[in-house]
Amino acid sequence: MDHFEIVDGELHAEQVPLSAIAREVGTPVYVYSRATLVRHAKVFREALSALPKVHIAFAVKSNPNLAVLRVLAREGYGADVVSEGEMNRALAAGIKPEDVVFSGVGKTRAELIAAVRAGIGQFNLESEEEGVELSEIAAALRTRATCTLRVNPDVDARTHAKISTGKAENKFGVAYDRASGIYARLSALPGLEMRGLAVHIGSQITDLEPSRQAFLKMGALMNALRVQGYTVSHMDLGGGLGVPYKAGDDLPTPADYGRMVSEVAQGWGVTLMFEPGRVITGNSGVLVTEVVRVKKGTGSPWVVVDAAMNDLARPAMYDAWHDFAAVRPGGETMTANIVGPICESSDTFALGREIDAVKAGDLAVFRTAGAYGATMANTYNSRPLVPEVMVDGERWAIVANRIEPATILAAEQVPDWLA
Ligand SMILES: Cc1ncc(COP(=O)(O)O)c(C=O)c1O
Ligand SMILES: N[C@@H](CCCC[NH3+])C(=O)O
Repeated sequence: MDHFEIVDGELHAEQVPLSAIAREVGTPVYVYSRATLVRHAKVFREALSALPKVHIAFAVKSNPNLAVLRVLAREGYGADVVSEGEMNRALAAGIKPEDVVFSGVGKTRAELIAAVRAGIGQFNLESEEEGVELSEIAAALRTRATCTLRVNPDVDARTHAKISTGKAENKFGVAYDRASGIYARLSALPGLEMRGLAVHIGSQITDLEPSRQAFLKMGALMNALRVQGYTVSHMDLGGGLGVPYKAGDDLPTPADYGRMVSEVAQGWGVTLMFEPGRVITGNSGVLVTEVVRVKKGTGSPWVVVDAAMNDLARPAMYDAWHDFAAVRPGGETMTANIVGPICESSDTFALGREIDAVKAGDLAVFRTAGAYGATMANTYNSRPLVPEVMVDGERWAIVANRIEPATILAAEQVPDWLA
């Protein structure tokens, strides 16, 4: 459930008509509902309430907007970060360093130093090499870094190949068969405190079975490590739970996921950690766009909108589906191709889709755009960086400005030798 509904013939975000936002901020613009974010955060936490010890770290990459992070900080969420930039955002939003988990396959030396200095709560190590480097850094700073070892369980998440992370051929984590040897060697290092294992097999997962298989493998590894005398007090099960992108999609709910985890992790005696991203933010946001013009074609007409693949990259990158809806639907429909203005054929949101009938100047939205939307935006074709708005009941605020091409141009210079 979200808070984007038609009231008096017009799509609203909570109690705010989207046309009011478009009038003042212009389009394209991302609009987030605070109430939906809060609801999703509570539903996910509630789904895990049968588990004894739980730590939830919001996957910042899915939506790193400072106001979004603040909402989740107020819900008691920690943060899962993958760069110094994300770490600084989480801290700026008021998330305590000890509630931050630092993931990522390529943390640089500078990032490791900054994170140790900041007192980050947990490093999810993705290789033995990273562990050795972090140990040196922590020891030099006269401390110990608390870590888990991310394991690649070689399980197919059955999601899009480009967002699958738990197969042996993916770059993430250490090979399952090598994990206990690496854990043993890392446990002996002076600058590390190894406290557990981490796993994350992919994103937009729509079937619980692969996660269950992966978690069972992690449980077996945990037992083997304990038999060898090692401590495993924390198990980070990652994120990845999918969300419905199409009206009518039937997916496992957070409650289904929670039940599966409770069954698998029965008797583990660990703090279970989770890194949800999309399931919290996906349906909390829409991308509002204006129809530039409707162009006749040889087949369906081309509905050219002012949002493009630089604003919402998912359709171009993963052939992802985002529902499209008119802000003031008139009841008629049309079959159309929806495209953006960018000079690439991949700048296509939908082909031959039945949509609300629209004409030039109409406002429309792409739904389920709160996750991996604005965060993946860029300025290709010298377009502005898309702004973001948050709605809270009757009030709303710009939470990220539109960054104009002139601002980006001002950061460039022509060297003397080209004058
Ligand atoms: C390590 C890690 N944790 C958490 C997430 C969040 O995933 P999702 O947004 O699918 O919940 C990701 C992204 O897939 C990730 O790579
Ligand atoms: N960017 C991807 C998700 C990647 C998840 C990163 N671990 C998407 O839009 O679906």
